[in-house]
Amino acid sequence: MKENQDDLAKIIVLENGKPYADAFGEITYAASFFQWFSEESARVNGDIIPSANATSKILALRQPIGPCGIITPWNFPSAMITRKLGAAVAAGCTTVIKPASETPLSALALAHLSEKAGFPKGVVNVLPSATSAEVGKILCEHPLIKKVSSTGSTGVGKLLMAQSSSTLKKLSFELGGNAPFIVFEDADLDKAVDGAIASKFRSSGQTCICANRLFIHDSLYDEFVKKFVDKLSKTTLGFGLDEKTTHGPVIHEKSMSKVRSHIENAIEKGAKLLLGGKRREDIGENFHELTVLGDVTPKMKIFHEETFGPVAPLIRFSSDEEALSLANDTEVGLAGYFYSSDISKIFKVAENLEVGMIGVNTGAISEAAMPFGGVKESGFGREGSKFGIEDYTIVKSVVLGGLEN
Ligand SMILES: NC(=O)c1ccc[n+]([C@@H]2O[C@H](COP(=O)([O-])OP(=O)(O)OC[C@H]3O[C@@H](n4cnc5c(N)ncnc54)[C@H](O)[C@@H]3O)[C@@H](O)[C@H]2O)c1
Ligand SMILES: O=C[C@H](O)CS(=O)(=O)O
Repeated sequence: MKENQDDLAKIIVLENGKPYADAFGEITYAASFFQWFSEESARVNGDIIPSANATSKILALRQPIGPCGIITPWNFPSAMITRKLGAAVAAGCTTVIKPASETPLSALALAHLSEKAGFPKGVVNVLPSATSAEVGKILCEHPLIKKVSSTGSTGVGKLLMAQSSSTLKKLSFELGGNAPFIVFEDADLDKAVDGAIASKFRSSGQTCICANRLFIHDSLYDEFVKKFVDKLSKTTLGFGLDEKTTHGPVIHEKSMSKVRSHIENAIEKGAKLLLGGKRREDIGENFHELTVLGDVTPKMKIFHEETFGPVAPLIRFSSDEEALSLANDTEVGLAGYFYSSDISKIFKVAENLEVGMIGVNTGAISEAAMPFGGVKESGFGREGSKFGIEDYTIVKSVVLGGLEN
């Protein structure tokens, strides 16, 4: 992957639209999962457990679960595959990969490179153009497939779970988010502004862990808005291979419609447009200005639904308790972020925020070493980290009896 990073990045730009620098960074991130799990594979061990019976020994063998179905989204066409594929192969599993129909080429490039790198034929199988529903049903229902790992929307996750009940498939789901980003009264304001931009507008807001609701303490609100809007006005929307571009388009018309619906609904219900707000057909298909909405409230759709686009809704709060209650007021719980300099508050908020991953005083949390996953309707299982490989194994107990005491 490193030898072909420029080509792999250009494939991502052309099929996903993200700026080249982001695509190049995705390949580094994607390759890091092969590095991480190649190291982890040496530590997939079992246990020898003392038995209560003096003439027995208990062996706990950890074995590969078997052929795995991998279903991935379009927003990280390479990294969402390698985060699963790296763990599956390191555990000794073969794979059948169903990439998003919007971004099949990155999957095919990875399969090609895996064979060049020496993976035996048949270990990495890609179904680039099969229809999602048809393939999903087969992967969920086929007895030879022992596990399905899917990254995508919560709606599709629920469907896959239902379809898997007939074979009691082992499942891992990385699903939708609605991340709170809380700037407490004692936050470092400049760091919070930078973190909010990094988290909210990464891939033009099209990541599952993007800040989706930004809660700003009343005492900092006006200054936050000024700094936030000033910095965002220096960004450039455009074609991913243009060096000046900092942000690309949203993926398709359906995504654009959701962005437009969230903006229009919020303004209709009293939100203030503080930056952007327009579709930019002059630049090309599916380009939307980075947009900031002020005075957003729970009466608006954008508070409860994942926008998955370049819109930052700002919500005022006056007490820590209010912020935590509003942040947890959602069925999903993938990622959350908050800025505070009070260590006691950091522990209290981290323990009470209903999410699977938290950025404290940072808007960037993703790396191979971090256990990645959510709670509530954001799914279950963990990817990356020392936990990621366990999901591709089973534990078999062997009791050795009749031993001499
Ligand atoms: N938790 C995470 O790590 C993570 C990462 C990226 C995206 N997402 C979520 O995914 C959503 C956006 O991505 P998306 O539009 O690709 O999601 P999506 O759920 O529409 O599609 C995800 C994958 O599922 C496939 N799919 C769709 N219907 C299917 C079916 N009936 N059977 C089998 N497969 C099916 C798609 O082709 C794609 O490959 C957002 O909700 C985002 O939060 C989550
Ligand atoms: O969009 C979801 C991805 O999992 C985000 S990240 O690339 O892992 O940060």
